[in-house]
Amino acid sequence: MLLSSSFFSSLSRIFLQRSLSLALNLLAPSVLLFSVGWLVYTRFFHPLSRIPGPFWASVSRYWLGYQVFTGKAEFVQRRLHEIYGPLVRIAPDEVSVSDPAAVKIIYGIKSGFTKTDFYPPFASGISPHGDHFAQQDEAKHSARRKLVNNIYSMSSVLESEQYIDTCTEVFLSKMAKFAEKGQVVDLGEWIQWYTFDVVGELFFGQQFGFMRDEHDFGNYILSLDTMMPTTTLLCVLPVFLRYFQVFLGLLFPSIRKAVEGFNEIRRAGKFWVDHRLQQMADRKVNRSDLLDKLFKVRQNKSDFDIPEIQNESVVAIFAGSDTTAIAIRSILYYLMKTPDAYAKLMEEINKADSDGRLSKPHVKYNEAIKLPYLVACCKEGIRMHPSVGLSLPRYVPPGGSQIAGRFFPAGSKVGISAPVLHSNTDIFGADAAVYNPDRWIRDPKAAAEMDRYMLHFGAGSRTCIGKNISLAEIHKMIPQLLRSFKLELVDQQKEWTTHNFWFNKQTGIEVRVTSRRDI
Ligand code: HEM
Repeated sequence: MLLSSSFFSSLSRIFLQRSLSLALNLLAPSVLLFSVGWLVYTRFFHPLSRIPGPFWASVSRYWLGYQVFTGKAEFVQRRLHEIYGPLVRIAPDEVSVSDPAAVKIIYGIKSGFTKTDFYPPFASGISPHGDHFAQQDEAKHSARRKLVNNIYSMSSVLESEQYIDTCTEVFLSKMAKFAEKGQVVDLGEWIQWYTFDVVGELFFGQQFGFMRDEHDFGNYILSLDTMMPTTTLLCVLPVFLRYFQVFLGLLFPSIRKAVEGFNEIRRAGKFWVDHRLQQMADRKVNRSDLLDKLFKVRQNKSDFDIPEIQNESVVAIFAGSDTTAIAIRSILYYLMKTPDAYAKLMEEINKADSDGRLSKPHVKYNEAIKLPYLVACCKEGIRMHPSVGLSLPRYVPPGGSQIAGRFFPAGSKVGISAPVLHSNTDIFGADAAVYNPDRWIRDPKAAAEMDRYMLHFGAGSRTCIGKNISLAEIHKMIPQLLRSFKLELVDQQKEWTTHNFWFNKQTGIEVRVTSRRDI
């Protein structure tokens, strides 16, 4: 008995060894053959093979994945365009474009270019109709966006202007406390708490309590910070990896955490809609906010129901806070770094204030946008550091397209990155790399021309739906804050740190705040 069991175990060991060695003998040459074939195809026969770019990018998407992984992709992308010109192959099937004329070709309203397979990992998956951001079908997108477009118009946003003021009041009272104590403030963090509370006020009828309680309410920020790097990586890596997400999750805790982070944001959106349903049942809704307006759309449209409202809420939490916070941080950071511009802006604000052109206690949006230097400083801050830091990729439509002197066959992926376009010297002048708000003031015609190439909110039919919310927030908050406080970087020489995972977040903006009454 003993003999036969050891005999069978050695037999099975030999069989296993032989099978493995046979598999390896077959696999190794197949992999080698495939790799050589792939290399020859991508380098010499692929329709994009003649577009210049780094060698590894031309043969593998993992090159782009690595750039995204570093969180510094925009620096590399800018440098590559300096080396190779307006077209750079950043993956075997994808090209980064920096030719200004391509903005209209790729993102024009009726261009026919569609969002690529980059976007689906961001889909909320709540509504069968998809969501505005990740929807790849232009016709479906257009039909759904028409239902809610009005809600996001500037006039609709300004109906809630007073609720932005409520948040600013809390923000300023907290800054006053820091000023009094002479305490150093992590301005970047406070700005994000502010923008989150504004989303709470505008959408859900109340601040979340980030500023009041001075903490990351519901871990929303932690959830976003956890989900963004891994999700963005998944967006740029080969699509087949998405099918192994569960398996990869077992191997890499960061993937599991990213999924948890995403689920947390989805739960938050659903929670606030359920909360509103309860308030409605209890007849406790006493003001018109964006959520209320979404419920009104539901009354008239049978295919716009709770999942669609939840969808809008999730996107607001996902897209409404980080983006606006990044913009406000940029505007303030560059002002603090450039004392001349800061002083000039203060002159404008002080003059408008003493002339009674700025309401008290709250600056109105329509007053703020009449201050040309303020508007210039906002644009210039956003130009220097757009909130979305990667290309906005699109498929070339049937029939192909001519871009920057080259023909691209249908299905090729092309995209323009705001950080690259915003540093184009043909558009913004020889000093494009330098912060200079005056470029927006010197010549209105030139300014209008530059405006056409600002890609911070995207462009065409897929332009940011929430841009009016952010514009109102930004233009009201900056003069209000600077009218009350003087801001100084604790270390004037120190640069901020940026983390580009689609949202290009900044950290390390430590500031000393002084009440202007005390100056
Ligand atoms: C400064 C603030 C903001 C910036 C810089 C920004 C940036 C962008 C960009 C670049 C796009 C285009 C993406 C693409 O083409 O791939 C976009 C789309 C979008 N944004 Fe924003 N965003 C901001 C604020 C907001 C807010 C406050 C919301 C929601 C409340 C929002 C919701 C959306 C949605 C839903 C889309 C998809 C639009 C569509 O395809 O129809 N964003 N945003």
